[in-house]
Amino acid sequence: MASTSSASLTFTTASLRSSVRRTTPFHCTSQRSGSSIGFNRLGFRGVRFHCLKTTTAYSMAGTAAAVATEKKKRVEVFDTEEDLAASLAKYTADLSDKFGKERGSFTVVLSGGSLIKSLRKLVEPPYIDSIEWGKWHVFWVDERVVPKDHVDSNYKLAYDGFLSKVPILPGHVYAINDSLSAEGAAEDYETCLKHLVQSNILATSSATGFPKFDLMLLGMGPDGHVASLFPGHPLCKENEKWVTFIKDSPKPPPERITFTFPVINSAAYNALVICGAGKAGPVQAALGNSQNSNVLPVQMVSAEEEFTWFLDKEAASKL
Ligand SMILES: O=C1O[C@H](COP(=O)(O)O)[C@@H](O)[C@H](O)[C@H]1O
Repeated sequence: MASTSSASLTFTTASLRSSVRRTTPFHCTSQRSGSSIGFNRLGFRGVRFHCLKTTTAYSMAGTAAAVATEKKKRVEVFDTEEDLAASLAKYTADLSDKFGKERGSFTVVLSGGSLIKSLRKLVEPPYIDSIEWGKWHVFWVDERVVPKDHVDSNYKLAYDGFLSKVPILPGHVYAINDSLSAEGAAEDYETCLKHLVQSNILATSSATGFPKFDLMLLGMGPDGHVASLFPGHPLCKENEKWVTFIKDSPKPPPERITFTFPVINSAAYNALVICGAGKAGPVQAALGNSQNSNVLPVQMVSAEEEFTWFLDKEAASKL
């Protein structure tokens, strides 16, 4: 997968914590090839930290995160959000091509929030013309229980900033039923996903039995929440439902539906897109040296094939 990177670095999980802090040349060993690789750190622009995992990795005792087998973890840090957006567009287009060829469809899950702005380069050349938009099926990892034309709606945010500008088929855009209660909307969305599994549009993880989306494009809040899974909330431990609801979200609006961790972590590819100094703390907790024993939701994310962190240098400033 191409990127704007001028250096490609390979780390084990253990070496990542110390290595991202270094500014002088250093060495690490590729777990896959067994070969020793020397390199210089070239500054933040496009520097990539590849973190290969060959065994089941995150063992969050008592949480749903323990089910996933993550093969590869990468951390990419960009000088600017503009560079990040360019790399994210290429990454998404490459996966669209891969899954379009392999499966004939591409199941993409969106977040709300700042993520949508970072997708802006997908609606520009070359991607607007080269992506096979007809193969896209679009979902939401979480949604606020408000009308679809409400300013708080994640659907509206994505429609205005992205979906209205690309030729995705309207029948391939899976918004929540906004006439239902939070409970009803979560149940309805889960039923919709089950039908899509039956019709083979949506794959199933042979490892977990949960639906396996091709790509999830995730954001993170300054408190370390992902989707509508908030720090310390019991929903972080939900391990049976595919989609659940919350009525006491600490971030307004209070009523939302959200994918659960077993579904998030069963995705083939997860991309976590994080910008800004206000989010450096949770990034440090997840990737750096942090003494905090409370596990944040962002620390519970994994993926079946590859989990990539897209960070700007402000978000990475505490690493
Ligand atoms: O409420 C939400 O917040 C998170 C993070 O949003 P951001 O604006 O800080 O990037 C978002 O990922 C989620 O989808 C949304 O519902």
